[in-house]
Amino acid sequence: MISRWITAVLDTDLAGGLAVVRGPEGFLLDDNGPLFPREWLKRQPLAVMAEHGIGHLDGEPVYLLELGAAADVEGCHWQGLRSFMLQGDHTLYKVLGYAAQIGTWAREHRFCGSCGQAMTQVPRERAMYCATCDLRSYPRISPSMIVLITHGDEILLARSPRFVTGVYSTLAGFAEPGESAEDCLIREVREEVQVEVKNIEYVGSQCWPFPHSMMLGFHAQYAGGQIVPQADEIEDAQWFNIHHLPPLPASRSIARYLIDLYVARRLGHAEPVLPS
Ligand SMILES: NC(=O)c1ccc[n+]([C@@H]2O[C@H](COP(=O)([O-])OP(=O)(O)OC[C@H]3O[C@@H](n4cnc5c(N)ncnc54)[C@H](O)[C@@H]3O)[C@@H](O)[C@H]2O)c1
Ligand SMILES: [Mg+2]
Ligand SMILES: [Zn+2]
Repeated sequence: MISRWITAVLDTDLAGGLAVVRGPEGFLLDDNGPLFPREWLKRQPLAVMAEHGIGHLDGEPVYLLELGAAADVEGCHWQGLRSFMLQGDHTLYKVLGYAAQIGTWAREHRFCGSCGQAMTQVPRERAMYCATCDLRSYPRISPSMIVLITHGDEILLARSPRFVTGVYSTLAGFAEPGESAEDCLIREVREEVQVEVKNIEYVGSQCWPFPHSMMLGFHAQYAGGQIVPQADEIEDAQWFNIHHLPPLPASRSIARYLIDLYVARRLGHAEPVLPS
C-alpha cells in the first residue's frame, strides 16, 4: 500500500501547497479540517514565529506555521492534538503528530544549548545549526517502555493521578541513559509496583507525540512480589481478571492494544491491529 503521508524537508521559499497552523491551544481548524491553502493563511493576521516544510500528503506539499501567540481567525477554532487522536482521521493525526513534534523541537532549539547563540535551520535537513560552535541539533525522541504484566487470566493495571477518573492502564516509563529496554522495563516495574517480571517479549512500537515519546511495547509474565504502588506516581494498581476489566485507555494507544491483544489470545478471538 502506498503511504498517503511521507515526511520531507521542504523549501519554505517556494510558494503554494497546504499548511497547518499550531498555536498555544493546538491546531487551527475550520469545517474542512486543519489543512488550509498556504497562501490564504499567509494573508491572515497570524504572528508566525517559524515555518517548516514537513512533507507530502497525497502528493501535495504540507507546511507548518508555528505561532508565537494565540490568534483569532474568522470561521476557525483551535483543537488540541489529543482530540485529533481520539476523533480524527488517522492519516491527518499522523501529519499533525509529526508537525507538533517538529514545531516543538525547533522552538526549543532556537538557541544553542552549548554556547547560547541563535541557531539557524539547516537547508534540506531536519536540523538546527550553531555556527559559533559547529553544533547540530536533531529532533529529539524519548524512548519509553510500556508493558502488560500477566499471570494467567489476571493482568496488572495501574492508574496515575493524571488519568481520566476510573481508567486503568499498563505500566510505562522513560528509559534512562545507560539502560537497555529490558533494564528500563524491569526498573520501572519495580519502582511503580515493586513486582518482579520474567519472560519479557517485545510486541511492537508506537510514536507518541505527547510531546516526543517513542513507545516500545512489551508483554511480561509475573514472577513474584506483592503490589506496592509508588507514592505520588501510582494512585492505585491491581490485578484484574480479563473477564472483569475496568475502563481502559483510548483504542488508538499501544496500552490498549497490549491489553486487547492478550485478551484476544487468551479467549481465542481475532487479534487487534497495532495502531501506528
Ligand atoms: N501510548 C500509550 O499507550 C501510552 C500509555 C502510557 C504512557 N504513555 C507515555 O509514556 C511516557 C512515559 O510514561 P510515564 O509518564 O509513566 O513515565 P515515567 O514513569 O518515567 O514517569 C514520568 C516522569 O518522568 C519524568 N520525565 C518526563 N519526561 C521525561 C523524559 N523525556 N525522560 C525521562 N524522564 C522524563 C517526569 O518527572 C515525569 O513526571 C509518557 O510520555 C506517557 O504519555 C503512552
Ligand atoms: Mg510511569
Ligand atoms: Zn553554540
